Amino acid sequence: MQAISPPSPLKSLVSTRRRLARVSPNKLHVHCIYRSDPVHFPNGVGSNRADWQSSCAILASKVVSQEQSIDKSNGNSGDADHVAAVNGHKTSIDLSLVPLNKGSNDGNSDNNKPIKSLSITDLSPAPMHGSQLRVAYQGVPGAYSEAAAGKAYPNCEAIPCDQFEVAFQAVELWIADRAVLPAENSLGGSIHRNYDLLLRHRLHIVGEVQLPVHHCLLALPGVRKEYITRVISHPQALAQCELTLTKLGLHAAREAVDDTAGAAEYIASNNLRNTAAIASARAAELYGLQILADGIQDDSSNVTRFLMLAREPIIPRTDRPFKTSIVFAHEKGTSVLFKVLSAFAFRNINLTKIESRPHRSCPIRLVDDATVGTAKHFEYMFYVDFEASMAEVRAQNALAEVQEFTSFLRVLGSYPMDMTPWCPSRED
Ligand SMILES: O=C(O)C(=O)C[C@]1(C(=O)O)C=C[C@@H](O)C=C1
Repeated sequence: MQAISPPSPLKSLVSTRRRLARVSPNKLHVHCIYRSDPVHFPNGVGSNRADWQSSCAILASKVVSQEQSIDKSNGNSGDADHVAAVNGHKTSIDLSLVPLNKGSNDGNSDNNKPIKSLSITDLSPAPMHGSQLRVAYQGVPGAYSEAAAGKAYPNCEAIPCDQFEVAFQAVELWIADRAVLPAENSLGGSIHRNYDLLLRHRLHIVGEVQLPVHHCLLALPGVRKEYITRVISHPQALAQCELTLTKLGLHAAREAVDDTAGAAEYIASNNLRNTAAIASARAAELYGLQILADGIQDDSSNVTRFLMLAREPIIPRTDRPFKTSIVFAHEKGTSVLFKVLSAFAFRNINLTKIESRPHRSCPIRLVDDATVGTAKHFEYMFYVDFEASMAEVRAQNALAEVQEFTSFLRVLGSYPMDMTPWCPSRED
């Protein structure tokens, strides 16, 4: 699939981060904050571009002074591959929510473990600028991620970002208070990029939100299905509608763009009469497109799970269902996976997700055998979500045991599970 890029909002700050101190802050390219979604942003009116740009200039100038203190407190460049040795293990220094008591992996000693007293950094603070919570998401207004931001944080100011990484950076640089980013979809699977970015950045998962995703096929007013020669959308949306597109009899090339609503905006701003977008009904309304087909996802219960990310972790609790997300690696690769997972099985802790990604800093392990040659094993990072709170002793002990078997372990977050009533996407 060929990738095209529609006009985009908050631009990549990768190189900007270092340059911010030198470059005029109002050179940041940003879009307006739209708050016109009546469901998730009931306060209604969106700011205009000039207002937003000037407030962003102020924010960016604050970033300049906060930059140095962030760097000092991190003691590094913010690269999460930089790990410190703790207890003989390469473990991220500041991400464990509770101390792990080593040597307690007998499966019977899940009690009376010391628990770190709470400190101010355990709290997820309210925004300090006295305004609404600013929530970064990837895409443009009308994207599902914008709706997820509104579901996670009603009345928030949703800040559109052109790339996932920009949303991470917006939070790290205090341009936003939170980020809401997709992790997985019930049909399309994992959004791998965000798994990789979770490791590379130092944000904490503070919540999850599951959003039913109802896709529509959109085109310019008056365009008929027969005229469509290409369909553009986010790769996940194309995957989620693959069978239905074929059933609709569209003889159209499929092309990937950065987000669903961006695809709709691209068609409208370029007056493309041969192109359709897969996007939300709200995107149709925002960009003046007509809905050619409604509910085109291959399964009506199409749900995307989004992660809520913050600079600080939340205090894990036991009075409601919690989930904990971890990532680990081992020099002996997959051979220890069974042992690691048994730490959860022995304690009746359910796993809700397991994902493996290439181990970027050590992708291949060579095993020489004088008689038969050299085996080349791929190395992985394993991401696991389990149903327990880090405030539970059984979870602490499970992680103590996991740490015995792994060379790297990081707790990405311990956070309330989304327990909202099941509300699948509308039926056609
Ligand atoms: O493009 C959008 O509208 C998005 O919010 C992104 C995204 C994704 O990354 O999975 C979110 C939900 C849907 O699953 C399709 C696309």
